[in-house]
Parts: sequence; structure tokens; C-alpha cells
Amino acid sequence: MPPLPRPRRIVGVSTKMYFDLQSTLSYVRGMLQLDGDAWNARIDLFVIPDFVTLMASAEILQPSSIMLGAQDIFWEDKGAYTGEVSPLVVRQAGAKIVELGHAERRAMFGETDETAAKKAGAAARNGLIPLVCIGEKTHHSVASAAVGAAIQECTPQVNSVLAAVPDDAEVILAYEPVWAIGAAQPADPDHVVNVTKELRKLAAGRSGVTRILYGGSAGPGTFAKIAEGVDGLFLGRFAHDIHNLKKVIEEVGGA
Ligand SMILES: O=C[C@H](O)COP(=O)(O)O
Repeated sequence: MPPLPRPRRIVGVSTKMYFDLQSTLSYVRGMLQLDGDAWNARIDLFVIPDFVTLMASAEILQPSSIMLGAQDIFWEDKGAYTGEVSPLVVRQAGAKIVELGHAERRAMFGETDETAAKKAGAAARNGLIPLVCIGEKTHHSVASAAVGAAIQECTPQVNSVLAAVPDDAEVILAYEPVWAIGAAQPADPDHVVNVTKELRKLAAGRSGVTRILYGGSAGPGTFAKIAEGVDGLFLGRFAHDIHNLKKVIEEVGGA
């Protein structure tokens, strides 16, 4: 059987909790300046700021095709859940994407495959695209063992999410090996390609679009080395300089 056509490429950046309020808004304004360039026709672009700047970011991005995301949601839409953020409200605030299961939330805030899956279901129910972060915690020094171990650890992470969303719902999976997040450089390209090619098979029967991104110290120069396995990049620190983001967009968009 010939390989399925690959989905449209997509690049996004999370500000995590790196910026203060004004810095976030000026970064989002900077992204707006990039809109309308030649990449527009070829790739999708998104930004995931903190919750507090979500509505102001939505207003800035309103004239553009740049998609807005939130860094988390709760799995219920309304009720006595003090401190949680409703997927319904996130959608109403202008978000199209919601990031779930990031390694930092798994390590520090008790996120599990089960909670990420429940939140993914809530996202789809509210018309949000779940962007679920998956990845193995440790890196084996022998390359072949590292690939097998990563696939084994990531498979249940992917399957639990896919089981929780309708078959035709759009899903983004961000492969982020935990050991490559916040590092000096991204994971070895062969490792990323070998793991993501296998993970793509887990979603092969779905009717909804499933895109696979790489994240973890990615920046300019990363995409070309792993394009065989992924549909784009999910960026952190190295895209917080808007000039770097522009370079990545041009690389992924093929300009
Ligand atoms: O959300 C983005 C990823 O965790 C990557 O972050 P990083 O590029 O700063 O390592």
C-alpha cells in the first residue's frame, strides 16, 4: 500500500511561564508581523501563551490565521472546580488548540495518561484541537534500545488519548522526549525519525487528521533533519526570540 499523504505542516510555540504579561503581548504582536508572509499558504502556525493573556492575545491575532492555544484545561465544562479552567471558556476566549500532558505538568502537577485523555475528550467535545505531549522519560545510550524503549513508553500515552477522542477529531501529538526538553540541543534526529514513524502507525486508521510534531530544544536547523518523521515543530525557548521563530517558519514552510 502506498504511504498516506502527509498532513499540512504546522509550527507552534509555547511561552510556558517564561514571560511577564507585557512580554507575552509584545511577542504575540511580533508573531502577527510574520503573518501574511509566503509561509501562510503552506503551513499552520500557533502560539500558546499563559491563561491570563489568552483573551488579549486572541484580540491581537484576530485579523490573522495564527491559531491560539491554551496550556491546559479541566475535563469538565462547568462546576465547583476552584482554580481550574474550563474548556468551554477557553474556546469562548478564542483558543483553537489546547496543550495537554506536557512533561512539566506530568512531573510537577500530577498529570497522567488518564487525566490527559479525559482532557483530550473534553477538548474535542468543545471544538478544541487537543495537542498532547508524549515522550519517554529516560534516554538509553544504545541507539536501537533507545528507540524500542521510547516506542514502548509512548504507545500507551498515544493510545489512551486516541481512545478518548472521536475517530474523526483532529489531534496533534507532540513527541517530546522528556530528557530533551530544556536541554542544550534537540534529540538525535535518527532517534526522532525512528520513534515518530512508529507512533504514526498508531493513528493510521483514524479518519481525523493526526499531526505529529517534535518538541524538545528545537530551533532553527532542527526540522530538515527530522522532516521524514514529523509534520512540524513544537517550540519552547529557542523560539522566544521572534527572529528564530521566523527562521523556523521559513525552514518548515520551505521558503
Ligand atoms: O513546549 C515546548 C517544549 O517543552 C520544548 O521546550 P524547549 O524547546 O524550551 O526545550
